[in-house]
Amino acid sequence: MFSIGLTGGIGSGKSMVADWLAEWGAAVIDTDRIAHDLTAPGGAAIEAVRAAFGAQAITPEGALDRNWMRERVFADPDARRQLESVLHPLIDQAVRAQAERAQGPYVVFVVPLLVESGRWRDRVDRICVVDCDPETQIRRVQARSGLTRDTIGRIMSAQASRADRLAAADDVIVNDESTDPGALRRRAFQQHQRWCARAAQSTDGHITHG
Ligand SMILES: CC(C)(COP(=O)(O)OP(=O)(O)OC[C@H]1O[C@@H](n2cnc3c(N)ncnc32)[C@H](O)[C@@H]1O)[C@@H](O)C(=O)NCCC(=O)NCCS
Ligand SMILES: Nc1ncnc2c1ncn2[C@@H]1O[C@H](COP(=O)(O)OP(=O)(O)OP(=O)(O)O)[C@@H](O)[C@H]1O
Repeated sequence: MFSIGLTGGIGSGKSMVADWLAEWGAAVIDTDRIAHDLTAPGGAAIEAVRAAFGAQAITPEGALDRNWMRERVFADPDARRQLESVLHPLIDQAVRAQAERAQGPYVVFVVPLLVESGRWRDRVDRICVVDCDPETQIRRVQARSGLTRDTIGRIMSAQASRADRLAAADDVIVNDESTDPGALRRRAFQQHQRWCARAAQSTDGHITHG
């Protein structure tokens, strides 16, 4: 199945774009959503997180304590790598299971750390970056979550730079300071139409890359 890897920094607008692509019929597999399900009460990663980080990492309801973990992992790269080594294999397993069931003109994998991981280039036909300037990312995340500028800055430091992401992109959807939601939706729809056309061509055996 023709496949897109959709990425972008924190607050860039990936989820907005992915929700529209799903509305227009694409199969969407969202690694952030999978990570949340794995770490919800009773989630498949809870016991492994408890074993790695201790009881303080788990809330009384049995979920990952996201505030505690966010403060810990974005202040300490070793702790972040430890959390990733627990979660990423489980995320990968869930992604593969969902991909087997995916239906639609094409499949979109929403992966915040796509460029950082290096493992996606060979797994998708196109890499699409939702591109946003860092100041606007910070403003949007603050408005959405109330996280401090410092915390958002630390999360962004753990991610690829804007330039590295753009260098890896086959397609770019601009969602910068001057982009309103209507403009973003129109750009996403144009991309959707191009991908539908490419998906149809690749099914006919013509192209998959380029
Ligand atoms: C640290 C955690 C508990 C903080 O939870 P929180 O609810 O604040 O954030 P959420 O999970 O909704 O992620 C929001 C955004 O943070 C960024 N982010 C998350 N994890 C990471 C990471 N390991 N490195 C860099 N950025 C990250 C991404 O842009 C992501 O879209 C959580 O992000 C987590 O479990 N991270 C590890 C899993 C992971 O790597 N997820 C991202 C890719 S699948
Ligand atoms: N062009 C825009 N105009 C106004 N608000 C926007 C725009 N794009 C995104 N937003 C808002 O910014 C926030 C971040 O967008 P979204 O959640 O889609 O980003 P994301 O890349 O999925 O973020 P994360 O990596 O944190 O999951 C949301 O509250 C969203 O409604």
